[in-house]
Amino acid sequence: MAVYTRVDAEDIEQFLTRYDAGSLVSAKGIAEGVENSNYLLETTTDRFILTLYEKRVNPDDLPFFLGLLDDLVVAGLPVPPAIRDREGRQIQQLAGKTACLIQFLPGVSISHPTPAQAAATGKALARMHLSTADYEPTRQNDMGRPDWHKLARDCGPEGLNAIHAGLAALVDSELEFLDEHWPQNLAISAIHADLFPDNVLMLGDEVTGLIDFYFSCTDFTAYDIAVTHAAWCFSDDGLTFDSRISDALLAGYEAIRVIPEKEREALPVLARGAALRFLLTRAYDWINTPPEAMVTRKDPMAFLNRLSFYQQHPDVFSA
Ligand SMILES: Nc1ncnc2c1ncn2[C@@H]1O[C@H](COP(=O)(O)OP(=O)(O)OP(=O)(O)O)[C@@H](O)[C@H]1O
Ligand SMILES: N[C@@H](CCO)C(=O)O
Repeated sequence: MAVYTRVDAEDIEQFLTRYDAGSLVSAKGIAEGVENSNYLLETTTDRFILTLYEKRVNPDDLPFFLGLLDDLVVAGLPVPPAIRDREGRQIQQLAGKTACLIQFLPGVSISHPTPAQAAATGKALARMHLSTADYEPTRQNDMGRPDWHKLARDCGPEGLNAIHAGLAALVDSELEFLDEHWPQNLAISAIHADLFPDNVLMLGDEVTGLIDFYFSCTDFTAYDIAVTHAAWCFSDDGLTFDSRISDALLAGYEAIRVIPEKEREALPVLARGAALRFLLTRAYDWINTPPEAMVTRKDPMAFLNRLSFYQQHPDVFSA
C-alpha cells in the first residue's frame, strides 16, 4: 500500500483553494505503488492525483521531472503534468511533505500484456525518445552502473547469499563483466528508466498514460529500451521469456524510431545491466524491508532469472 502520509480532507480542501480545480468531492488513498503517497481526488470539475513525495524522491529533482512531463505533453505524449496553481507554482508543501496536484489519466495498468499492447508501448517509448532528445535539463542516473557497486556493497555478501546461495559471487562477476563491456558513446537523452507494465496505463490496446517518471534521468537512450525489454518480455518470475512480446515491443519501437546498429549491438549488454539494476534494488529492499512491513517486497530472483537469460541469449536483440 502506498499511503505513508495521511492528509485530512479539510487540509486537501484548503490545498485545492490554491488552484482553479473545483472543490473536493472525495479523496481516496491509492493502494498501488511503493514510493510515494498517492490520493485520487474527485472535485466538482475533474479528477486528480495528489502525490506527496516520500523519502526516495529528492524535491530538488522535481523541476527535471516536471519540466520533462510538460515538454512531453506539448509533444502529444499521454503523460500527466503537474497542475499549476493560480500563481503558476507546480511544487507545493502539504502535511509537511513536498506535494503536487497531478492530472488524472484514464486507463489501467496491465499485469499480463499482449503483443498488441507491447507494440503500442514500444511506439510510445520511441515517440518519447524522439522528443526527449531535445530536453536540455540533465539529471544523472542515480541508479546507474557506478551505483550498482555501492548497492551490492550495501546488500553485503551475507545478505545476497541469504537470498540465493552464491548470489554475491554472481553479482561480483557480473559487475566486473559490465565494467569491462559497458558501451561508450551511444546517443543520450532523457529516459524514463522504469517503464514497467505498472507504469503504463492502457485502454484496450491503446496507451493512455505513461506515468511514474521519478527515476527519469539523462542516460543512453538504448538503456531505456533494455529496461523496458527486461520489464515486459518475461513471466513475473523471470523464468519464461516471451518472444512474441519481445518482437512486438521492438517492432513497435522501430515503427517510430529505428534503433541504430550501434545501439542494437549494445542492447545485450545494456539488458544485462538493466536486469542487474533491478536485481540489486530489489535485493536491497528485500534485505532492508521487514517482512511484516505493509509494503509488498518485490522478488529479486525474478531479475536474477532475467539476467541468466540475457547472459545465455546475447542474440535476442538481433534484427
Ligand atoms: N496520473 C495518473 N492518472 C491515473 N492514475 C494514476 C496516475 N498516477 C498514478 N496513478 C495510479 O496510482 C498508482 C501509483 O502510482 P505510481 O506508480 O506513480 O506510484 P509510486 O508509489 O510513485 O511508484 P512505484 O510504481 O515506483 O511504486 C498507479 O499504479 C496508478 O494506478
Ligand atoms: N519497477 C521497479 C521498482 C521501482 O524501481 C521494480 O519492479 O523493481
